[in-house]
Amino acid sequence: MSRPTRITSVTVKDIRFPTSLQKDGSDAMHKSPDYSAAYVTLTTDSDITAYGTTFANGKGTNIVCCAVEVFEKMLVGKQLSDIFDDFGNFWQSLVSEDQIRWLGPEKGVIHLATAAIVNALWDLWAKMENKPLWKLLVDMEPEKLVSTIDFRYMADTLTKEEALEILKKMQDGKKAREEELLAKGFPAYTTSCGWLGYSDEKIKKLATEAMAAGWTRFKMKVGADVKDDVRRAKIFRETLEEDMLLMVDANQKWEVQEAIDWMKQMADYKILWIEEPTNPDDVMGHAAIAEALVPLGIGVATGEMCQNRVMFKQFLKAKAMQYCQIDACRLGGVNEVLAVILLAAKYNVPVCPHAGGVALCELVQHLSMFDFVCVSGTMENRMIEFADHLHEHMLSPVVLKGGRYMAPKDPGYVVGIKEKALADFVYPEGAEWQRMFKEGLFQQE
Ligand SMILES: C[C@H](O)[C@@H](O)[C@@H](O)[C@H](O)C(=O)O
Ligand SMILES: [Mg+2]
Repeated sequence: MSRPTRITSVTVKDIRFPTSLQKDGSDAMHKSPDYSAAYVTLTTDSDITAYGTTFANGKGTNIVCCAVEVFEKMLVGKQLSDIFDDFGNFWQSLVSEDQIRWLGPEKGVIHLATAAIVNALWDLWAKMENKPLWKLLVDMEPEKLVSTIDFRYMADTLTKEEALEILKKMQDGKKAREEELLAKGFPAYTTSCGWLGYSDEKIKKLATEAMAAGWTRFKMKVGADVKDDVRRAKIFRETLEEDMLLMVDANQKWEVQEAIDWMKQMADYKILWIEEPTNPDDVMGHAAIAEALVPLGIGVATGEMCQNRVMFKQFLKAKAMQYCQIDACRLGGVNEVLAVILLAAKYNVPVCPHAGGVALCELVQHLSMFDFVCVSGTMENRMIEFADHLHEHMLSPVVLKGGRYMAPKDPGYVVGIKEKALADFVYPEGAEWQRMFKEGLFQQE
């Protein structure tokens, strides 16, 4: 395979899956999500093609695709050495472009689009080095790793020098941890038994099957009705074995006091964390909830809608998150995720990535694996979310054994989707969408 020197094209597709039909992915705020991807393809002057996605739902995806298009001119014709020799600065130039940054900066739709592009660039880099992304990161010298990070707005919290120190300290024992990872994989929890729109029978059946497949950690959705939540938690607890973990996720449904009162009513069911109890920007609100729930042994988890490293900085400093849920597509790609992983290490908060969406599992596994080998040095208290949907469409789907992610082997930060799935689910012309419009299952927008 010849080595690429520049990017020759950037294209983006709106790929949507009809997950709302079965209420897969449903929660208190997103009652019928259609899991979707703004799917970016980068071609190069070699035979290497790279892919990147960001996660969205239904018609929101189209808007993200438009945002991706505005970056096209900044990438096509670009020498790859200009990107990868100084990735931190290139990342900064993407998020700082004069006419575009007004849309963010570094948040919302424009940051989701940044993520799709930046993820594709890391896929390209890892493919050029013929390594899965986690291994590319693990083998990178600490100086090179920190050079990919934009440290702006972090000087009061984590300097480049401190980041280097964390990485250098962890060089010891790296080899042994990599071997452990390859042998045992990384712990995971499943969300797929407890979506809000699932019936009690379905929850029981799925949890029983999941336990038989080796799962020991579970998450269920809450927030619509407290009596329902208590009943569902009871079903989980009656189904699970004594020491198995149960987490709950409210997807931002509550006021601060409401969150505290609601969780008090659920405390009997040994809940490890309450995820996104209130508005994702409410740092002080999360801190108040976290403090009030300490006596109940319930931590606060958040991050899937934490828009950038600056917000994570505040949550961590304010003790407003006990579990740091990085999202591979909400943050501006790997460069910014690295900053947050290092920040979390400084504050000694475990990183447990968010992956309830399409292609998120395929992405975040690499990030936790890097975190284990090079930053935190431990798997304790750490787990990667798993949502069991749509993996059949991926070119290189995640591999799970006994409730653990096995280290991916294919080169890249792989989110490629199979040709057939692209043809079926591209919106609105895909064959499956045309069929569903005809059958009246959906109306074309
Ligand atoms: C709409 C989505 O399925 C969300 O409910 C999902 O990402 C969730 O918050 C999660 O933590 O997996
Ligand atoms: Mg969540």
